[in-house]
Amino acid sequence: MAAPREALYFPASQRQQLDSYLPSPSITSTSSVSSKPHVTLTFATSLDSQLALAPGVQTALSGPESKAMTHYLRSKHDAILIGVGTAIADNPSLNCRIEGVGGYGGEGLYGQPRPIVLDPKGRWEISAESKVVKLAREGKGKAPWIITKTDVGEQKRSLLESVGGKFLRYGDSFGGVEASLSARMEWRGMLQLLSREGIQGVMIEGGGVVINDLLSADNLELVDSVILTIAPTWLGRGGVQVCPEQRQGLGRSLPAGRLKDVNWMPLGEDVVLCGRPQ
Ligand SMILES: NC(=O)C1=CN([C@@H]2O[C@H](COP(=O)(O)OP(=O)(O)OC[C@H]3O[C@@H](n4cnc5c(N)ncnc54)[C@H](OP(=O)(O)O)[C@@H]3O)[C@@H](O)[C@H]2O)C=CC1
Ligand SMILES: Nc1nc(O)c(N)c(N[C@@H]2O[C@H](COP(=O)(O)O)[C@@H](O)[C@H]2O)n1
Repeated sequence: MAAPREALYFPASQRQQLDSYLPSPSITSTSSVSSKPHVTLTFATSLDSQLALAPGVQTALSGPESKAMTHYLRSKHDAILIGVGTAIADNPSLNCRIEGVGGYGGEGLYGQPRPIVLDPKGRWEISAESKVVKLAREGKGKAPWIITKTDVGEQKRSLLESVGGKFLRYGDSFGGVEASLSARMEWRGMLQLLSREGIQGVMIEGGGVVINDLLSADNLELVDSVILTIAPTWLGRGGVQVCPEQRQGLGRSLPAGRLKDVNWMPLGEDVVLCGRPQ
């Protein structure tokens, strides 16, 4: 099957620099269920550490080379996870468009990740016009899973199920009664839920609330790798900023976190930073 013209290409020499930060192929082929998947946190920021010009505004930061890199990462994970703020703002495709994956020159849905949206209150009005739904119908991406705490209603459920997606109910078993009353979901519980659903590697793309939460003192240990694209642009004040809370220790403020095993990789006009949280 020939790859369509819009397929992206990412060279083998650059792939090698990323592979040690990705879920190991031996993990993805084993049938054992571990307590959590490999978590890769990956996003693009401006020089002033912002994801977008304003909340709810989609902002292209990655150049063509780093965009192809992101699609290579997508091909190496079982799933891509985003918050509902991003689903509403971007109407994203969340598929993989690298040459050779299913729908882009490859067979079936080979290499396509599962899109997962974190939507505790059922705010995302997913419809037949949503890009993820259209791509699933066209055989160019997997249908989404939506993690929720609410009853979503029959209309959304049947639409999602008609393309092979589903709702995953985050329930009392992940945090008890108190957790079930608030919209917040604990990351450890969510990752356990994904692991039980067979997800062994997940890339978490954003947006701001999700990233800052994962970079917080409580959650950083759950992140295995960070792969960050930095674009040579200042977006200016007022955007969606990546800036986690400082840690507190012995009555003073401490840095929020730091990466080890760092690799900097220029890609076109951008630079890609890979590392593991210390
Ligand atoms: N440059 C880049 O790489 C990227 C940029 N973006 C941009 O980011 C922006 C969106 O970011 P933002 O507005 O911060 O929204 P998010 O995508 O981070 O979604 C936030 C919402 O997700 C739900 N959520 C997040 N964490 C949890 C949790 N632990 N438990 C329960 N619910 C949770 C909440 O929904 P609720 O409020 O319903 O409780 C929360 O308000 C957009 O402009 C988008 O374009 C997004 C991804 C990547
Ligand atoms: N890597 C990267 N660079 C940017 O400049 C971005 N704006 C994003 N955004 C993320 O990618 C999703 C859009 O993906 P599709 O092309 O629609 O598949 C968007 O929802 C963000 O998660 N990422």
